[in-house]
This record gives sequence, C-alpha cells and structure tokens, in this order.
Amino acid sequence: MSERTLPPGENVALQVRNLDFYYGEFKGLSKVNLDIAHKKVTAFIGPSGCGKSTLLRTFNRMYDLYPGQRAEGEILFHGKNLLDKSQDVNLVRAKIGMVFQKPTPFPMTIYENIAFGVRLYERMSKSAMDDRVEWALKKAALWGEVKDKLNKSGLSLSGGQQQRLCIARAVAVKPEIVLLDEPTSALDPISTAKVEELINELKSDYTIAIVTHNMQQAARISDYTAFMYMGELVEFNETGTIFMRPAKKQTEDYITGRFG
Ligand SMILES: Nc1ncnc2c1ncn2[C@@H]1O[C@H](COP(=O)(O)OP(=O)(O)OP(=O)(O)O)[C@@H](O)[C@H]1O
Repeated sequence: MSERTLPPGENVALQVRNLDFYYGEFKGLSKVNLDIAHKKVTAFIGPSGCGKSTLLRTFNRMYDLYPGQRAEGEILFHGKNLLDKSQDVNLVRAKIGMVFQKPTPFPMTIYENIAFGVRLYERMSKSAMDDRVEWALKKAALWGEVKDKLNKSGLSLSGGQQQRLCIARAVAVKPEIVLLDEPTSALDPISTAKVEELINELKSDYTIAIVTHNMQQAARISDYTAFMYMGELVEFNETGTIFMRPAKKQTEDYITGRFG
C-alpha cells in the first residue's frame, strides 16, 4: 500500500487531492491527500488543533456556512469535485451526513427529529414515514428505548440516547457517508460502547469517517487511520499498521503518548 492510497480491491468513497483549507489568512490544512474507503471506517487522530475537524468539515462543505472559510483542491465524490461551486450543497449534505461532538437534537419530538430531515428530501405518506422513523431508530439501536415515547421531546433523552438519536437522524435520509466528529467525547463509557457497537454495524451499509481523541477507540473501531499534525496528513494506513508498525517517528511518538 502506498502512503495515502488504499490497497487493491478496496473501493473508494472519497478521494482527497491536494486539499488546502483557509480560515481567512490562516491555513488550517496543507496539501492533504488521501482516499476514504467505501463501507469502511476511517479514523482521524492527532493532537488538538491539528486540523481533524477542519478536514471532516470539508467532506460535506460544512465550512460553507461560515464566511471567510475556504477550501482549495479536490474532493472527488462519484468522480465530481464536491468543492466545485456548481455542486448542489444540499445534495452533498443529503449524501454525506454529519454527527457532532455534542448531541444536538432539535427541540422537537423524537419522531419529528427523524422525520424533519427526511421531509426536506423526500415526499412520502404518513405510514411510509412511520416506517422510515422506525427503521432509522432501529439502525441507531434506539428503537427499543423510545418506541413508546415517540411524541416526547428529543431533549428529554439522556446524553447517550440523544447522540444515538442524532445518528438515527443522519442515517434516516439514507446517506452514503456518515461523518462523526468526536461522537462519544461527551458520553459515559456505557453509551460510548453502544455508539462504538453501532458504528461497527453501520459500516455494512455506510462509509464512516470519524474524528476521535481516543486512540483505543480508533484502534477498536476503524479499518484505516490517518494521523494528522499541524494541518498536514503525516501518515495514513490500515489501522493495525498505524498502531503496531507506524512508519513515521511523529506517529509513533503520538500513539505511545510521548508526543510534545
Ligand atoms: N473558526 C475558526 N477560525 C479560525 N481558526 C480556526 C477556526 N476553527 C479552527 N481553527 C484553527 O484551525 C486549526 C485546526 O483546528 P481543528 O478544529 O480542525 O483541529 P482539531 O484537530 O479538530 O482539534 P481538536 O482535537 O482540539 O478538536 C487550529 O489551529 C484552530 O485554531
């Protein structure tokens, strides 16, 4: 396997080519190149401020919402550069969903938290929507806990349940890729274990990219790992290789806790 590409036989969901990112004058990412494998989990690790979230936010153009932020280079998705101005951003976000660090349910019922996003993209009957809500909540391993209180507020759930509701909301629109930005950092160990289990199950249907500070988590749940430092991608490889036989000293120092 060459440094930033995938082994033969692996399908590619996203190809990142010469990606630079700017917050105004400040360069947050520099010449990032890597491939994100289809229906696999790719983890992004690295010290605080190295650009992990910045990179993840380029994958669905989340940065577009903020003036002064811009990306240059290419992120190929089905052969098209999703950074192109001509790309329909709403379509990109329907195909590439995102879950944030802090659970962010809408102040609506559990049912509406799921149905709201689906309605933006699809018209369907009430019974079809009921089915979609149930399907998404089952996918997010939350159905059993909420099926009798779908009309209660999403905010009435525990933090771990709220995060699974956000994952259900992301998968409900049937995206191809799910981006998870430190999805378990606000959760207790039991909820974290549930979300990790869920990620493991979701990868049979979705491509997953996850930012995590927790190296054990990256080692447990990801197939590929990217180590970043100061806006650059230092090393990318199969997770086992990154953790057992990293090629670069910086990577080794980071994963063994000797960084700094
Ligand atoms: N809105 C912003 N305006 C200006 N600079 C920003 C902004 N957001 C992030 N940065 C800078 O970009 C760099 C990368 O930040 P980013 O949030 O991507 O890092 P990170 O690796 O995800 O960090 P953490 O692990 O702490 O979440 C940092 O130097 C940060 O200060």
